[in-house]
Amino acid sequence: MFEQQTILIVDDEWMDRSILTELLKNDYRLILAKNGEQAVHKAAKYLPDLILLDVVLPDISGYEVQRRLREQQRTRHLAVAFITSQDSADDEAYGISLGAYDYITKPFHLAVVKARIANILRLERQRALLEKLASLDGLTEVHNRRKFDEILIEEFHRCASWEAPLSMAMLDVDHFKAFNDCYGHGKGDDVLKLVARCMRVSVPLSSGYVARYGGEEFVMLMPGVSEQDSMGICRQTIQLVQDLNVPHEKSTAADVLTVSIGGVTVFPSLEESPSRILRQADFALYSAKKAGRNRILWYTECAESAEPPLVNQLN
Ligand SMILES: Nc1nc2c(ncn2[C@@H]2O[C@H](COP(=O)(O)OP(=O)(O)OP(=O)(O)O)[C@@H](O)[C@H]2O)c(=O)[nH]1
Repeated sequence: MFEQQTILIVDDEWMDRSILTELLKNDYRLILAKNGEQAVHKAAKYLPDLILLDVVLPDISGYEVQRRLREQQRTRHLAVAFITSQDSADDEAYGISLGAYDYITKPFHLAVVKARIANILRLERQRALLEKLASLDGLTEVHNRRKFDEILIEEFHRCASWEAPLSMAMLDVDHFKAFNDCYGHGKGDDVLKLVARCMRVSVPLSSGYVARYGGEEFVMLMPGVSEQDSMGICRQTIQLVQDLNVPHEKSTAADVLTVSIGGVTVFPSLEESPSRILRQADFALYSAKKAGRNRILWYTECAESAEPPLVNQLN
């Protein structure tokens, strides 16, 4: 009924890893790590449903591992239960204050450990489901605006600290009101789902995010992706939408459904807020619409051809 859940066991003691493996291997998919660095790496790679994290590790402590996981957008939500032989109330309180679900002490009482883990994983399944429902757009199943606003702030700051580029593209379906009026709202909904799918195909999960920004407007956020590569992703999106061959007899841009895209690539700074990148992408989209639709304009390109007052406001 449910997919098998995954547990990452992080312990430098061979004996403890073996005990936990024997205890859990029939019910869960298990991944093992022997030190803190491995734990951080495997957590980000496999996104386990639960990390059983030894506090004392040969390189960095379990507490430090937990801190690093919390720092990363990709891993911050992961459920952690500390396992340790440090069983003072202060240790336990500290572990829980770092956001851990539980604090399991050694030596293990196997039945208790198993019951606690089952409990955590049940809660984790419910939490993940709620989080998914709260962050997705109900129609297209890409991120919703609320989630996108959170991601944008995080990725903006992350790119600023790494001195990496951040590319953003806004996409709008061409003459969508006319499409709705001509083919009906239900067909319009179908088209929005298809357009979202084209974006999800073009923006691989590893290189960015797709969100519905409102109505028939979407946004693609591509942290660490250069201007050239992000424009390539946008070109693929435009092509995929056109290849759907959805008739749109009321469009002035083509006889099939098309989209316009406006984008920008910036190197964020820590002093700035992300509002500029939103304004610039929006301006590029507006310029793409004005230039005839069914095209991509990148902020630098369109700024060169725009009227000076508007360019000055945005620079
Ligand atoms: N079917 C459907 N239509 C929607 C949804 N959300 C917004 N719309 C419609 O999207 C249309 C947007 O129209 P406009 O903003 O005028 O833009 P447009 O007709 O696409 O024109 P251009 O953007 O200039 O090409 C409106 O008619 C909205 O009713 C939705 O969830 N489903």
